[in-house]
Amino acid sequence: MDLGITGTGGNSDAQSDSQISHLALDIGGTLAKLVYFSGNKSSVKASGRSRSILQGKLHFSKFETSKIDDCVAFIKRKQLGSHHPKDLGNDRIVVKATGGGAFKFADLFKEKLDFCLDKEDEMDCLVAGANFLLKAVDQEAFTYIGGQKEFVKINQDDLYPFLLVNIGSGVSMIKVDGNGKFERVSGTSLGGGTFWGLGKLLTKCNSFDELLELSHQGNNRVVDMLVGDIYGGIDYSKMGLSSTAIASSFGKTISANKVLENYRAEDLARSLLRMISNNIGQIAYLTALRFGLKRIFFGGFFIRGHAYTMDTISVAVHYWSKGDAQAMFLRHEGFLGALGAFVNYNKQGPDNFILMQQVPKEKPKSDGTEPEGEDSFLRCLHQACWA
Ligand SMILES: Nc1ncnc2c1ncn2[C@@H]1O[C@H](COP(=O)(O)OP(=O)(O)O)[C@@H](O)[C@H]1O
Ligand SMILES: CC(C)(COP(=O)(O)O)[C@@H](O)C(=O)NCCC(=O)O
Repeated sequence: MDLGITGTGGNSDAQSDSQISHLALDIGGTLAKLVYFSGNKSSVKASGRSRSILQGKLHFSKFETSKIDDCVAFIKRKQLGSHHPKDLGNDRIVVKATGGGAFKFADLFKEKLDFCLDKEDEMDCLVAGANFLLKAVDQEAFTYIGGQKEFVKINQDDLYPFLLVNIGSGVSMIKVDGNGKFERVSGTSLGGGTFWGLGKLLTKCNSFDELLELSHQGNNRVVDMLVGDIYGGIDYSKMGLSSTAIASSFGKTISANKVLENYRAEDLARSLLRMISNNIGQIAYLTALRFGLKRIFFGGFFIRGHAYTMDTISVAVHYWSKGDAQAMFLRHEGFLGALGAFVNYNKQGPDNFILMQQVPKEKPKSDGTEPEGEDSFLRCLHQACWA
């Protein structure tokens, strides 16, 4: 992600650049996400007063949590966090980290990198990350309906409340009422881990992206039992159920005289993706209904900017809400927690980070999906600390 940058404005006079890098981590059940800043710190004089300015790039990278050693090697190679303050008690580099892995791997980071992980609550970070993106990054949220991506203009005065649905390994649903004001109101264990895990078992594919690619080419009707299969090809019109509606996900696999090997991996992947996405869309809508929320933002790496996933979720929300609620997606979907941990450095006083004045430039890929999240970046500017 490459977002343009605007200047500091006014008659300013920059002095003494020094290299700086900062890092925050979100280590989840499946993926470890890194957000790191690299750039220069300089002192600027404007109108007789001086201030510190950070200018550079905010990078986004991810690693499989099961390969955490790769993540550690990456941090070491890039010398990330080397400019962080040290813990006074043990002289270790303090790095903000969230997700279960901040607990699970605390000792590993201590031993291999001499890091002291400063643990931030996962939900707190998801909310901080989403709030930050919705406020600071233009063209962050979008709807995806009928193959059409449309960016949503966020009205800062009318942003809350909303439902944040984070689809990671599992799914968390959070009612957000403002900055730091939220409640985790629901969740489901049928999430991204379920799709990836069952998909791997059923199709024997080797990567998540391969599973998505398979689903792209599949036909779920071979696997799912449709209303028409039950009603002899006609709609169940009295209940408003069309013959093509899925009556039972994977329901056809019980009646056919077939074993797993007789099914195409593509069809199984498609059916699985629809089952998981539909289910999350429906639970999200029901949760939104419970709290009278109209806007639902979806994040988490399960979405992966994948057209069919977003379309299925959007249709589910639209269908169940009868058009009353709207599904929206975030471009930095998988990095909400890591970004939230990163912006939480801001709580710590003058040497802090605020990202601002960003102008998007990047175009989505021709098939409408987002480019790889790996090593994408935002250009950013931070102005702080009047001296
Ligand atoms: N490269 C990938 N490897 C594994 N899972 C991926 C990948 N890309 C997307 N996913 C999906 O994203 C999910 C993890 O999302 P994420 O938001 O990182 O959650 P967590 O914090 O639990 O790791 C996986 O369960 C899978 O559905
Ligand atoms: C436990 C978790 C918050 C961990 O977050 P994750 O690593 O999946 O992003 C999440 O998996 C979850 O909300 N699971 C659903 C638990 C439930 O509400 O039943």
